[in-house]
Amino acid sequence: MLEVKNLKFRYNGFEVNASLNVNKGEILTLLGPNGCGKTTLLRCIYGILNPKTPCVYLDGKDVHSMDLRERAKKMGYVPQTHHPGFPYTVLEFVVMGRASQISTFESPGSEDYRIALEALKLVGIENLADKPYTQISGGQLQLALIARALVQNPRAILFDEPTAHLDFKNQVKVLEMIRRITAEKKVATILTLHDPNLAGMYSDKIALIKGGKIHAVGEPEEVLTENELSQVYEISIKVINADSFRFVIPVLNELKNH
Ligand SMILES: Nc1ncnc2c1ncn2[C@@H]1O[C@H](COP(=O)(O)OP(=O)(O)OP(=O)(O)O)[C@@H](O)[C@H]1O
Repeated sequence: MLEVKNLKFRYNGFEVNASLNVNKGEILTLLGPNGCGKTTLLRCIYGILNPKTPCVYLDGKDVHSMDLRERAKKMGYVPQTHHPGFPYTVLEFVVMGRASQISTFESPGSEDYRIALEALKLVGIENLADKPYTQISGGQLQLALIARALVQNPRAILFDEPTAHLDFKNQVKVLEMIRRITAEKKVATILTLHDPNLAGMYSDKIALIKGGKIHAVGEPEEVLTENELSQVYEISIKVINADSFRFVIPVLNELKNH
C-alpha cells in the first residue's frame, strides 16, 4: 500500500496539505482545477520536491529515505511534460528505465531490450522502436514515457496527466492500459486527470482537490456529485446517471455569464 500521511509542502504563498492512501491494484485519481496542487502533490510523493518531514510510505517504508536506485525500483513517475534531448531511439529511451534493475557498471543486455520491446508492444508503439524519440509526436512520447516507467517493474506508479496530448481514442486506450497494468501487476497507481467523466470511469477512488487541500475523497459515486464538483470548480454542474455511467456536464447558461 502507498500511504501519504500529513504531507505538507509550501511554495511562496501556496501550501499543499494532504493525507491519502492507495492499495495495490487500485487507481486513485487526483482531480481539481488548474493550479490546485495536483502536480505539486505528485512531485512531493515521488520526492522531486521534498516535504520537511517523512510522509510517504510504500509498504510501510519511508519512500524519501530510500536512495534513488531503490526508489526507482519501487516507484515509477510519468511526468506531464518531457523535453527530449539526445536523439536516442524510442527503444533505447525505454531501455533507460531498466537502469535501476541492472548494476551500475553494466550495460543493458538482451533481456532488458526484450522487456523494453514488450513494454512498447503493450502501449502499442513497437513500430516506432527504431525511430529517434526526438522525432515522434507528443502523444507518442507520452506512450514512450509510460513504457519507460513500466520496464522498472515498480510497485507504485504516479502518472501526471497521462491523457494530455492524446486524441479521444488514445485517452481511453491509455486509461484502459493503466487500469489493466494496475490490476494485473498489482500496482498502487495515482494519476491526475482533468476530465471528471474519465476520472469516474477509470478510478477506484477520487480525491477532489481545491487550494492545495483534499476537499473530498472516496469512490467516484461519493465524490462526483453536483454539490462537491460545483464547490471545487466554482460553476454549476449537472450529474446525469444513465445505465452504469455518470455524466458530469457544466451548466451552459451560467458559463455564458462568466
Ligand atoms: N516552481 C514553483 N514555484 C512556485 N510556485 C509554484 C511552482 N510550481 C507551481 N507553483 C504554484 O503551485 C500551485 C499549484 O501548482 P500545480 O502545478 O501543482 O497545480 P496543478 O493542479 O497541477 O495545475 P494544472 O492542472 O494547471 O497542471 C500553483 O499556484 C502554482 O502557481
